[in-house]
Amino acid sequence: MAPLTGTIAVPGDKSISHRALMFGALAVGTTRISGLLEGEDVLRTAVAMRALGAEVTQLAPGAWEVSGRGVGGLVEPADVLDMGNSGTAARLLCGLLAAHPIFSVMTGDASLRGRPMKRVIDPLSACGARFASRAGGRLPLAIEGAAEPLPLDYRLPVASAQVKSAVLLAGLCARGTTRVVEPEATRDHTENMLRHFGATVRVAIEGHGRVIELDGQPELIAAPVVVPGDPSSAAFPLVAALLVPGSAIRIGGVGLNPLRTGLFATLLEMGADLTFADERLEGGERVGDLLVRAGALRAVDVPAARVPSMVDEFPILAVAAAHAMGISRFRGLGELRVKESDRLAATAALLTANGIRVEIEGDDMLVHGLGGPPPGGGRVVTHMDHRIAMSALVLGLGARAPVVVDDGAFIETSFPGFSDLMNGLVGNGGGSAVAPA
Ligand SMILES: O=C(O)C1=C[C@@H](OP(=O)(O)O)[C@@H](O)[C@H](O)C1
Ligand SMILES: C=C(OP(=O)(O)O)C(=O)O
Repeated sequence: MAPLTGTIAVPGDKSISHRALMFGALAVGTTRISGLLEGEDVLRTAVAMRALGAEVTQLAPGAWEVSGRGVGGLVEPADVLDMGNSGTAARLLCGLLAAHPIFSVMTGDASLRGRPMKRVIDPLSACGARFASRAGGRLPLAIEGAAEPLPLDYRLPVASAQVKSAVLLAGLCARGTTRVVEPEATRDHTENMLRHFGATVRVAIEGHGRVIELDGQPELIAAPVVVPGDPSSAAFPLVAALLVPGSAIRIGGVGLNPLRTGLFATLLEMGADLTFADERLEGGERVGDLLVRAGALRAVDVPAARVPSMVDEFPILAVAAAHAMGISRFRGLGELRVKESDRLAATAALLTANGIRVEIEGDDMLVHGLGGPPPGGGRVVTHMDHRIAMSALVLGLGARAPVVVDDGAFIETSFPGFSDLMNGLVGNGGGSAVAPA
């Protein structure tokens, strides 16, 4: 177990990257994007926006340009739109396609074809679009968009930024005010970027949640987008450095939007040596550097209300909890069952295969922390899920015996260069860290 040392930057934020391409395609003029995540999920969105008539060009690594068609100006795609592994790309795009008078068919890989789309089909049908899908609202999906979409007034039944964003994107093309009520606040990158491109958005806090109103048919004007480092990607080197004794790393330029930082708050409650430096605003989003040092962790109880602010971080939090002293409980994780894999089951299997006791009680997960390194030595089935693969590899870094994953290929969806970056941190002190299959 060689310590991790050095300073790194993680790839651009996946949520913001998808949105930057989509808003660029809807704006009048040319949008310059810097720091775009060039992971497979986002590249699928780039290809889809081209198929819908926008000009999307890579100028240099991370530097992209989108010449948009104006709100309501997307054209009918000539072929099926394949959104690969990406739930965000698929669901946000449904919002756009439903509100243009065009016919389209969308599909994805085996993981995405298994994920529920009814959550966007239901509200978007009310704007006048027609959908035909496989049983249970699964992809492939055929969409006949509305010629004159109606503005929606929708209360989200699940806390989902993807559903909220799909409704708001459809609302761009509708005459009148679109209203979304979310019982729990979820990431607000869509609202921020709508404003950044010139739309009028009103947000009122209501209990734990928010009421969002968007005035329809605005003229969106191209605006530069600076994409911060993805906090959900930073989570992996961060937890690795906390767990491997002697580690001390700095992760520069990480997005610190308060609706994304639940993991950082949780790790601090566990006693993590994590501090923030050089906090600043970049392109309307809070950004800062993370300073991380290894140290002992204690168990934690994560309330359900915190889930939306760290919904993708539970597999890697479970790895941290495996090292912590005591039994951790994570509450209200039902949504994890419909991610790239059933992440409740996959996370439990990942820990169990490596000698850590886990219990699932309803929608809660309990991790029996060992107060030190777990045995490891397991072979982890990743189920086409990048976050399960990276969590397993980080577990292996801090375990007594190496961990093997069946398939590392899906890491490319969100974190290109993951192995090189992790091996570089270990290589600073000699040695090698992760080698996905
Ligand atoms: O809006 C987004 O960019 C995302 C929202 C979340 O999904 P849900 O909306 O399904 O919670 C998250 O899991 C996903 O990685 C990205
Ligand atoms: C859930 C995720 O992404 P998506 O829903 O876009 O596939 C994720 O990246 O963890």
